[in-house]
Amino acid sequence: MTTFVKNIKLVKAGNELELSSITIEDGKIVEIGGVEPAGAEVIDGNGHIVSPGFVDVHTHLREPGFEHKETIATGTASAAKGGFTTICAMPNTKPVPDSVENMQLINGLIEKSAVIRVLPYGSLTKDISGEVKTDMAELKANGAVAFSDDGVGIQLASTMYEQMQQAAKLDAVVVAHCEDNSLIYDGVMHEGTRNKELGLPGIPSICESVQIARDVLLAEAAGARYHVCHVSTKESVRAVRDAKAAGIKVTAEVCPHHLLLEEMDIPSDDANWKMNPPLRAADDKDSLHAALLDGTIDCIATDHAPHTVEEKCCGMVGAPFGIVGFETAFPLLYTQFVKTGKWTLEQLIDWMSVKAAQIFDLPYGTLEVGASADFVLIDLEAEKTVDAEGFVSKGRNTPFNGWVAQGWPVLTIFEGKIVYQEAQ
Ligand SMILES: NC(=O)N[C@@H](CC(=O)O)C(=O)O
Ligand SMILES: [Zn+2]
Repeated sequence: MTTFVKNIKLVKAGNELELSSITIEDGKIVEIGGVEPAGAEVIDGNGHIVSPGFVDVHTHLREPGFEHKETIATGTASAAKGGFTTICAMPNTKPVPDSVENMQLINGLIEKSAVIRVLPYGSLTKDISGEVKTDMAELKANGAVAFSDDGVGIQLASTMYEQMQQAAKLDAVVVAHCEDNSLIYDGVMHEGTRNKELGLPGIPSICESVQIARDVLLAEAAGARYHVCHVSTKESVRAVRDAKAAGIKVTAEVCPHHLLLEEMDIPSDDANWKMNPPLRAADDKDSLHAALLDGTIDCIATDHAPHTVEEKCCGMVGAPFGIVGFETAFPLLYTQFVKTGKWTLEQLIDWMSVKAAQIFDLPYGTLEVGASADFVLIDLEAEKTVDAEGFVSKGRNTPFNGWVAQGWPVLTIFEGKIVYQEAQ
């Protein structure tokens, strides 16, 4: 079975585009820029750009255990609509992937329902409770892409250190949600200016940064590869930058919302603006931008975190942390930062695909002969308004409802098959 995708534009250095085509056979790219093979099924790309399918290393699919928020079917369909073809699923499910049995259960659910590639994390501790360490070797042998207790920080340095030692032996990456529980102070948003105006308890920046500072030293001592989730503060950026300069094997991600928004944008006590880590100050946001551009931060990850309308209905206190991200990530970043000339199109695509894949040595996120045929066609001209009611995700929890953006995925191909196509 041969498919020929014609009339598409490759993104070259900077913002340069080159008219091209992709030939697919048995789910793999066999030629780029060739002529139409006889008897091929033809897809007309209508002159849209083609990007490698996006790779998201931080996502919450909620199944098993929280199917009222999202399922593997709805979450992966939402991701496909956003142009993602490979996503890593965080372990805060019920059960947690902390044993061979649970890992296999989750693998079976992915096999049954996912429309794109889902790579599950194994947890660092049993039930992500920070107490009993998991056997990382057996989780890795059963498909764990890397290890994390995302949703909570690992409080004890010894637990983190010992799991980093295991990870170093396995050449696995430890992926950390950095949050010191003694510094949360029941906060629901950033401890700064806006929380005082709204009369809401704040989470200080040190809640995140002190744990990153601890962990990079532990990673150095253990010789482990260490990846920091959703970096949000300027002090965190400094800790990662200094660690990289010292030769420590650290990588980091930033979320679209921390690049697009800051505490002063929060309009009211509305839980669609509540996420962890919270929206920080303007100078924090500026430091995240600088860190992406100088390579301190390696990639962009959505932290897609769906919750129900009921859970998010009634103010910040009491609502769970988290916002959805798959369906808005590319258009918002493209519109706000590429169209304005701050970033090139090539940079944005790299941060959302190959740079993310490289953290875990994944052979995805590039358009190359021999690679899995995972790519997305994007209409850079189409302008649409973000409408949470129209999301494929079960989640409606976004602060971006009503934003106008350009650059919408129109066709997503995974392993040579169409997994999302814009309604005509
Ligand atoms: N980011 C969030 O605000 N929430 C995430 C957990 C997490 O990624 O830390 C969730 O699972 O809801
Ligand atoms: Zn987290």
